[in-house]
Amino acid sequence: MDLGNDLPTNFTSPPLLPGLVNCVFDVLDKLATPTKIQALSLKYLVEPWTAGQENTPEEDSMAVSTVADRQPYKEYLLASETGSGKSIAYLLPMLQALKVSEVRRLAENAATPIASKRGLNPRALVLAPTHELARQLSATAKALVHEVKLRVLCASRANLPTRPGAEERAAAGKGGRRGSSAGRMKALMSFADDGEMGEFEVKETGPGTPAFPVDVVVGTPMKLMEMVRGRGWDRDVEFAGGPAAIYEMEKREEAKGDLSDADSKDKGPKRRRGRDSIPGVGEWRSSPEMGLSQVEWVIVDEADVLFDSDFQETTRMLLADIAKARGHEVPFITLPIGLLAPAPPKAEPVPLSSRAKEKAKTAEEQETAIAKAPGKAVAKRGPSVITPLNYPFNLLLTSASVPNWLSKYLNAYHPSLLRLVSPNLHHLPKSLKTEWVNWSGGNKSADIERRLRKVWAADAADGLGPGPESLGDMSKVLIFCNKNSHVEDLGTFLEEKGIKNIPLSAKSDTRKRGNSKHLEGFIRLPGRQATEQPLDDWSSSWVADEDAEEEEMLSVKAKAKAAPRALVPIVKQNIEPPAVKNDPMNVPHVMITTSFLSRGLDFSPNVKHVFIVDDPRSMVDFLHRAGRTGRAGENGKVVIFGKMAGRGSQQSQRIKKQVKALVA
Ligand SMILES: Nc1ncnc2c1ncn2[C@@H]1O[C@H](COP(=O)(O)OP(=O)(O)OP(=O)(O)O)[C@@H](O)[C@H]1O
Repeated sequence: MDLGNDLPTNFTSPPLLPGLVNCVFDVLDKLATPTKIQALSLKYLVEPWTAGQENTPEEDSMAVSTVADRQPYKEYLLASETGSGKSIAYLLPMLQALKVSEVRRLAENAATPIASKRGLNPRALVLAPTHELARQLSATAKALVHEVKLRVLCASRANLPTRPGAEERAAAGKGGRRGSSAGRMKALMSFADDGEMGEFEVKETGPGTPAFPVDVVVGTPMKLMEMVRGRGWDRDVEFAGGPAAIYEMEKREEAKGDLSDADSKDKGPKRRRGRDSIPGVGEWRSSPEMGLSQVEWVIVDEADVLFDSDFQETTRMLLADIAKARGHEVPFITLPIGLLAPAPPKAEPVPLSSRAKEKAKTAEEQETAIAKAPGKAVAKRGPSVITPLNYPFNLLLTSASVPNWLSKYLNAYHPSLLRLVSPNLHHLPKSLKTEWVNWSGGNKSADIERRLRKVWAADAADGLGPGPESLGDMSKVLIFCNKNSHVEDLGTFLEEKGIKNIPLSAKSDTRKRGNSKHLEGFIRLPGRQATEQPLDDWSSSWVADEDAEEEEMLSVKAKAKAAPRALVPIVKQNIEPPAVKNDPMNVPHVMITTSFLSRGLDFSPNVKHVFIVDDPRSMVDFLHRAGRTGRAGENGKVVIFGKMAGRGSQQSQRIKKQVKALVA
């Protein structure tokens, strides 16, 4: 069946609620039209709203059924190239369905407002692999709900201590749960007191304190699991094997060395260091902070990452927990070997030619390989008969890459899943150009510096730059390396040459979990004036939109600090004169990083160049790195450094051919 016929060419109401359409135009542009993946979503995913539905919910309430007797929930895959607008493509149907169902349920139970009943029991979860992406997605969702008044929360590791303080441990007692003995803990959100965007914060409150209502929670699977089961839940898993298991785990992590992006993603179970790994101390657990019984929608963004060998256990455990909380238990199963993602590459990048060999391996060989692989102590065979997983909620997976193993997994466990795929999937966006820099084999950093200066020379020729007559901003450049050590070395080299830069590896001290300031100036913020807006303002727009009832629930301290409505949006004055701001020698115009920033993040249109200076580990890795520019139809260029001639050039030649095949 061709799903691509007669697709909508505009965002209109209906099928979308008028408030959603208005916000789409605010976020994008009044003239914006749906991208291909958004058109598919509008046609097949959006539960149409009909005029009057919002105003006369009583009529609709007649048709409402309970969770138990609803039609089976839907399962979808949205797959399209990088920068093609997947976030809005999945947020719109989800937000619309939440609003419509809220209106219907309100009518059903008009006496009790749904918000006060719900507490911290969201109706939708959005999962993302990094806290940076979670923040950006929640900011986009917040920008879409100003008029329909849904509540979106970003839950990141941010404001919570990573280890309990002495008092908490004493209160908890050995192996105890803090909640029971240290008084009742209720979860409240503090939106303004940390200047960040809706961070989750646990506060001690008296009995009867109203819980804050929330519709959508966005976060990493690990953070959400901590909120659901209580922080420290994964230590049961770690300690099940005793000290020997901890020792083995430490060794495995060390073996990954600095090539690994191990700390970049909030996956779990996590290795605990120092005192935290001492049995006894490590038994500390906090109380659960979030219920799952109301969850109607789960979005798995970057699905091939969240189902890969690092994340899949936590992701699937969370899905199983939601099912259980909703009264339809779906067992957490061991996956058969053929449906597991291959283990990530180890010490050195795997030459691309070996991928073919890898593919040719029989299932038997793969099993042996996995059994021997570090990090996989036991290779278990899954059930021989596969029973589809019918989760009692709508499940929407999305990605710009759908590898074979994921496709097989979905065929086996989600046979009724509707796949909405853009024709350009697994290709570079059409607006993205490629360029090859022939690395001489000498000082690569010097080659990179030369190419950077060429970028700005071209800008200057176009009238862009720091001068008073400037027609616009200088380009920003995102550089991808494979190793954290290379990130640091290149950063130092460029700094010495007078080029300001931000070296950001997964383990950088500057990568704060509590905010996204380390990305300031490089990522795009939702809204028309977004690129000019400082990051701090992400939260303020949301504070402004809370109902009076919700404001009541902010602590006195938070309220005192909250911006009065009249002042929002807060636009901070940029104290740097334009000449300085625009000068790559004064303000960083270069960010150097590894693949951990290659997933999902929507970089500013000022990032017109991505430099890939080390051989990409795979073509999937390449697609995601390159796709940080040339987004939403903007022009972009990916510059690939490789040894193109002479000895040792075979690898780069091979990559060049493979990249050519990705050009649409
Ligand atoms: N219909 C549209 N018209 C113009 N711009 C759009 C449209 N839809 C989305 N955009 C913009 O395109 C950019 C990329 O969107 P988004 O981040 O959702 O892409 P994506 O497909 O999820 O990319 P990735 O695979 O890298 O995660 C955003 O800045 C977004 O505001």
